[in-house]
Amino acid sequence: MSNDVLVRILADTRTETTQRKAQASLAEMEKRARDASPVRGFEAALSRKVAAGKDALIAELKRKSPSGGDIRPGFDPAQLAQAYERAGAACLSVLTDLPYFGGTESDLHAARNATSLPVLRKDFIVDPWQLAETRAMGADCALLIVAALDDATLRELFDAARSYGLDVLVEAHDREEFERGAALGATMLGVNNRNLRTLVTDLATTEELSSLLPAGAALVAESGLKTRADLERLHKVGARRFLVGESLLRLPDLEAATRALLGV
Ligand SMILES: O=P(O)(O)OC[C@@H](O)[C@@H](O)c1c[nH]c2ccccc12
Repeated sequence: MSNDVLVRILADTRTETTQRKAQASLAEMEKRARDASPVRGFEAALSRKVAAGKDALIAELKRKSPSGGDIRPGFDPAQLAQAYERAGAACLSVLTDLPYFGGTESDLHAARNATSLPVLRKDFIVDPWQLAETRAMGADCALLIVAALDDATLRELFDAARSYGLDVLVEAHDREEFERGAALGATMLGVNNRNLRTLVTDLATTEELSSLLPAGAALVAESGLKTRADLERLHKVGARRFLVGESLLRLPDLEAATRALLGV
């Protein structure tokens, strides 16, 4: 087996998606997507925070990760989502990948139903069927990881996501990926400070790529953010939108930790 974590996750995701596709046709999934609870406006919620002069936090719910192992004892997605909302998070991100992150669709439902926040489904999307599924499960935004996709597939998935009414966070880790995301016309470009191949994080990644942001697009700094000082460091390169999970989830008082991170 390959040591490359992303390659392994993608291979497993393909196998698993093939199995799920056998249970519901695309037409059936699209019907469920049409019947789902209306989208809450993920990108707009972030922009409202920024327009009000605040940091826009996408607060993440994940049970475990390949880099961090089990993250929080007694993980209760509804309770944690409410703590994030009370502390002023703009949006939520919920892992739904089971083998590597311990997530499920029911975690997403629990978090979304317990709050009024828009939700990103954090998973590994390789097939347009998964985007109908993403909307059908009630999510407001999908993640597309540039490193996982060739240009034609990236385009196909981006267009499919938007056709279902989803906002899209397009994630890059290096210059080439960021430029491919920008060329797509993505309006939310994420910089993952964690290299998904080695799992090492470095905030300098956001600093380096920030200068490539096209006019009119929003930058989202992702992963490895731990302190108020980390966010302030990235303010200097214009980042005001932040995706944070592990460092908050490891602290017993999640609400206080989130307020401290946001400086409120
Ligand atoms: O827990 P952290 O280090 O705060 O990171 C959150 C989020 O950025 C991270 O979970 C993530 C970013 N992109 C991903 C892609 C797949 C899985 C996970 C991720």
